Amino acid sequence: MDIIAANHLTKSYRQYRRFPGLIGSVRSLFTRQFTEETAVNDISFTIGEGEAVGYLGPNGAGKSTMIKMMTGILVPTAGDIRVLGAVPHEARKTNARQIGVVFGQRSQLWWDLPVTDSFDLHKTIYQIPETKFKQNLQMCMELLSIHEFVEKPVRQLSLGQRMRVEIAMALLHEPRILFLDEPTIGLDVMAKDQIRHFLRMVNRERKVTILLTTHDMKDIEEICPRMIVVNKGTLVYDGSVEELRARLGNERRVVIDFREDPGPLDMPGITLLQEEGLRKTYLVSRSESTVFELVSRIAARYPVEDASIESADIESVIRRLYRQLADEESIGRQIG
Ligand SMILES: Nc1ncnc2c1ncn2[C@@H]1O[C@H](COP(=O)(O)OP(=O)(O)OP(=O)(O)O)[C@@H](O)[C@H]1O
Repeated sequence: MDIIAANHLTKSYRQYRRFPGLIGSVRSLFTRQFTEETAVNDISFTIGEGEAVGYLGPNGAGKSTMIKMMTGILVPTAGDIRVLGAVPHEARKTNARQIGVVFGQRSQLWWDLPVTDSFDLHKTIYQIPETKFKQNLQMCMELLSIHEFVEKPVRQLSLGQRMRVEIAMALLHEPRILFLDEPTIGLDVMAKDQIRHFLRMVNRERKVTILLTTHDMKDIEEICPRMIVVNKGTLVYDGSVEELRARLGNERRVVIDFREDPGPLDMPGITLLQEEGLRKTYLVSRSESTVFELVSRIAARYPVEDASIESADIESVIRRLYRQLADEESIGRQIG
């Protein structure tokens, strides 16, 4: 069953022009000149119950705008969005009970109160029955290790601690859908791991539908079998990582240990990705030649100690997609 459906969804922001100075501000009041920016442009997709979907795109692609429309904070300019069969901005109260929301940059917690008080307030606001509340709280506290700081006021928590509390709070009323905007941004590796494992469990075992925005490909790898990629407001990809890898020509990563630094390699179809001393990682396009052939050509010309070939990780697949999009745009500009 589809529980989220976007149909030709569009959101434009109007930016009114401001004229400088005092006279200018009076002028601004009367002329009302504006420019329009389309943050979400004619996007359609459906998400079924129990799915976990990553929503990615470069900065300014329109991800937060999309989440805000799904949660009913923003009203679409055109098209249609339905969440649990309802129009989000018309059903904010009823939907709130079935939706959990975590915005990485903004808190839902009570800053001056101890964490436990925020949980209790949430219980009252959402009228969560005592036993259900206790069970859910217990589960979240344990799996997210919240016990250690549950008596502290929220303002004293580290970012990683606060984020774990935000996620726990969003789940106490047992929502069917969980929206997360950048849930792991700015966290250390351990905190990221803990949150990813937890979200994976919530999705796989509790069957909560998850939609998250992220810039971190590991979030996608560990939580989301499906990803939707947007760029400048439009949808550019909807499918699995494997399908995207296949579509982009299946690039490979080649890690080479050199005996001495070879400098830039004079070889077509190979891009330097990473350097750690004499160990260098390259991205190799398979269309240029077979990877083995290429590695042996490198070994014939440069002092190679060892080499290994890996499939392109998701990060390089996405990097390649973004590069392709940027190339298409610059070609479009030249033609236009
Ligand atoms: N309130 C607003 N008024 C005017 N323009 C806005 C507003 N909010 C967002 N925009 C513009 O809409 C576009 C999409 O913004 P949005 O925040 O949805 O992108 P994003 O994909 O979440 O970006 P990021 O990855 O940087 O968080 C941007 O160009 C942004 O400047």
